[in-house]
Amino acid sequence: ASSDIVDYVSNSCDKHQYIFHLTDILSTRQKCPQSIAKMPNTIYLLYDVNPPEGFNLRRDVYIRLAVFVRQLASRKPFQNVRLVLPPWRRLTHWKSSHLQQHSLPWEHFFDIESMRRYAPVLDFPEFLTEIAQFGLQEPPYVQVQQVFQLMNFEYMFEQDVFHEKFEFESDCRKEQHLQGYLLQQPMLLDNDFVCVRYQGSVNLLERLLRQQLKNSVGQAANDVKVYAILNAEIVLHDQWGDKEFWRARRSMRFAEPLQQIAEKYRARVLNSHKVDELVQRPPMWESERVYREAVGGDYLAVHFRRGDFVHWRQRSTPTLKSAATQIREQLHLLNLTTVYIATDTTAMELTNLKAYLQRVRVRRFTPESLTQKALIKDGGHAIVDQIICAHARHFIGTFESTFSYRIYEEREILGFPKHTTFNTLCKYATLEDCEKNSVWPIVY
Ligand SMILES: C[C@@H]1O[C@H](OP(=O)(O)OP(=O)(O)OC[C@H]2O[C@@H](n3cnc4c(=O)[nH]c(N)nc43)[C@H](O)[C@@H]2O)[C@@H](O)[C@H](O)[C@@H]1O
Repeated sequence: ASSDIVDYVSNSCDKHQYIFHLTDILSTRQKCPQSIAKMPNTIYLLYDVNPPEGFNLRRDVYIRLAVFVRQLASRKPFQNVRLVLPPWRRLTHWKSSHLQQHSLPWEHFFDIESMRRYAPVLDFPEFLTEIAQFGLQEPPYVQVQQVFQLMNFEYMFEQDVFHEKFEFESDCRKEQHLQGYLLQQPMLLDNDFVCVRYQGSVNLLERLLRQQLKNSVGQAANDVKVYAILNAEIVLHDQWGDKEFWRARRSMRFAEPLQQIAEKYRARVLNSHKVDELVQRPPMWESERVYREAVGGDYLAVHFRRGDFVHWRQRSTPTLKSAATQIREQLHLLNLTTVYIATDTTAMELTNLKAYLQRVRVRRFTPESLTQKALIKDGGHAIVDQIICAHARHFIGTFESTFSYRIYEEREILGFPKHTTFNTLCKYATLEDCEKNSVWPIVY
């Protein structure tokens, strides 16, 4: 089992060092290390999201929980609550089957220290290290005292009114819900599994947790508690797009190595340099202020979502020719000659798209070596695409793609004028008035 744990960290730290460290911790588990002595009543809140959901919706679910946990931590008895980031499974859209894309920690993609300055979060390997210090009953296994399997209500409205509520479901069999990833983690032992029908904002979770704590009065008050919430996407934002949302969102900076790869690419291929882009990028997100003067690099960026959208979203997904016409028109308006295309399309489609864009410089990021590809993986590649799009003079996204939404948000943080950001590819190049993505400007 300890080799399972090591799997989690094999990408981020030296295996042998880690085994040594873990053995050390386990052998001294009767003592109470300084680091946890001040942590009575620690509650670890694990969570997971519906398996088919993509990367960028998962980022949004994180924000719902981060805002909640930050506020919860200011109220008794939750001062020592920790939100544990679920290890990344191989997502449906991560198609490079030769890459190891299981059990990736969040630090692979995000700057955890930056996120932690907003809310008390722990990456999964950090959680395993920290909880081991409490003295596990069955090391290296971790007892999850209660698993809450969230489910939607069958009917959302009662007499046309939407009420916030939760109810325990009696017809609940754990075997039906095992496709989730979190519970497949070999070191997590789950005790009690309950299904909860849930509708409402994330704040309703506080009632659920308080009820749970009341029911566990038999345990010592300062016992460490581990709870897991499955299908956490069912909880809604308390307030989408308010100041707290944006604080959590701004704290979610990408991992530095991915930022550097994107920066080098912009300089080398797009001749775009930090100093000329005039984007807002203080070392810490806390120093960001209202700003709309970003200029960006001398290129148009387009997120052209294909993949499953070609079949399931025919109504809004343009053909290659239509997309090319819109790109041409926009380049003409901006007096630019370079377009950066982020896309999940096939090589064949890309060649066809380029054929419609003769005399336009079409650029697209590909990892410079197999080593870099293996290092950043499909998720990192997508993030590099997002960073490059975020720094362009002008951006056009895909209708109803969360991948594009996250680029909009990034550009809002960097300080671009709104009209350069909230643009959407239309199905038909001739249709001025097509359905557009909503505009959600940043607030401070
Ligand atoms: C309708 C829903 O849309 C959701 O997609 P949508 O919101 O675009 O956005 P995501 O949920 O992120 O899923 C799309 C995934 O496809 C890859 N991908 C898409 N566009 C690009 C790109 O420009 N560059 C790179 N490198 N990768 C890309 C990437 O792995 C990304 O996370 C889907 O996750 C759901 O399964 C469902 O289909």
